[in-house]
Amino acid sequence: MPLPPSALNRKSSRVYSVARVYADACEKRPQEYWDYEQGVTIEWGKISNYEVVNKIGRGKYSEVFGGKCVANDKSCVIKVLKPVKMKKIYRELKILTNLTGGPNVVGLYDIVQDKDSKIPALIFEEVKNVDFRNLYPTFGLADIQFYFTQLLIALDYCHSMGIMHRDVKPQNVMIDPVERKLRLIDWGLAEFYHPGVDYNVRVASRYHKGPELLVNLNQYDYSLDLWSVGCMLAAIVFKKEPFFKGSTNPDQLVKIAAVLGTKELMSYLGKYGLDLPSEYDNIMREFPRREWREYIGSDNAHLAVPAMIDLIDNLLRYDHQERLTAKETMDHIFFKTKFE
Ligand SMILES: Nc1ncnc2c1ncn2[C@@H]1O[C@H](COP(=O)(O)OP(=O)(O)OP(=O)(O)O)[C@@H](O)[C@H]1O
Repeated sequence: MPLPPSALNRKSSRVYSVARVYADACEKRPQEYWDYEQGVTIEWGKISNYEVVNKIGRGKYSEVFGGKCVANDKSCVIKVLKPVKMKKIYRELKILTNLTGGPNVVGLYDIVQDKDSKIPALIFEEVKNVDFRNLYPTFGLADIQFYFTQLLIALDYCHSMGIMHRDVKPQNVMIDPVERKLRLIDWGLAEFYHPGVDYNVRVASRYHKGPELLVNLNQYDYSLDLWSVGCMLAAIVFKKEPFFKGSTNPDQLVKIAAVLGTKELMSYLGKYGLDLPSEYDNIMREFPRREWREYIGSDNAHLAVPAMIDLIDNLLRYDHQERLTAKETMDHIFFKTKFE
C-alpha cells in the first residue's frame, strides 16, 4: 500500500533557493526512504545483549556510555536517548539506518528499548577518540588533508543520500589517530532534503551555524554543512578555536560580519529577497571585509599556505550557493598538493 502524501516534502509557495547538487536525492527514492512520520519500522534488538561499562558523554539529547556486546565481548557505545518528541527519535533512527555502512559514517549495530521506560538506546561502533582540543593543535598540513578528506567523504555520501547533517562540529567528528580512523557521529539534528521546502533554522551549534540560519533563510540545503567545515578549518589553520565565537545567536552573525563584511551580508540577503531580521537593529555595524592574510602570524604561517587560504575563502561564503560542495572541496588544489 502506498503511503499517504506527506508534509515533509511540501514546497513553499515561494521557492527561492534549491541545492546545486543532489536536489532530487530523496524525490527519486521511494517515500518509505525519507518519510519518518509514516514509514518507520524498527527491528528492536535485545537490551540484554549489551552491558554498560562507563559513562563517556552527556549531550543535550542523550546520555552516552561505553559498553560491551555480551555475545562477542566487543566494545560499543550506548546512546540512551532522552525523552523528546517521537518524531525526532524516528528521524534519527531512519537517517542512521539509511546511512549506516556508508564511508566514515558511525556504524549503527543495534537499536534496543528499555522495557519499562520504552526509551530507545542506540548501539554504535566505538571510536577511540582523542579530544580535538588536544589533537587539532598537533596537525600539520598532511594531517589536515587526510582527516578533512575523510570528513568530506562522509558528507558527500550523506548528501548524495539526500541527508544534511546540520550539526557538523569538532565534537561530532570522532578521530582515532592511532588507527587514522574518522567517523561522523550524532545524526540527531540531521534531516532529509527536499527542494523548495522551508526548514527550521534552529539547528547546528552556535559557533558552527551558517549565516543562512542566523538570517532566517529557511530554504537552505547541504551547503550548510560546508560552512561548518570552513569554520573547523579556519579554527585549525588560524589557531583560533572557535574561529567565530559569538556570545549569542545574533552576536554570532555580528562576529561573521566583522570578518566577511556587512555590505556583503546585505547583498547576500538581497539576492534571496530577504531583509536583515529586526533583532539586529541595535547590534549590527558597518564592518569592512577583512583580508585572510590579517589572520596569519608567526604561529600559524606554516598552515596558512595560499592553497589553504583559497580553500577557506571558498567555504566561508555568506551565499550558500557559492560555497564549494563536498565533492568540489575534495577536488580543490589544496587536496591535490603533496605535503610532507
Ligand atoms: N561512537 C562513538 N565513539 C566514541 N565516542 C562517542 C561515540 N558516540 C558518541 N560519543 C561521545 O558522546 C558524546 C555525545 O554523543 P552525541 O553527540 O551523539 O549525543 P547528543 O546527545 O546528540 O549530543 P549533543 O547534545 O552534543 O548534540 C560525543 O560528543 C562523544 O564524546
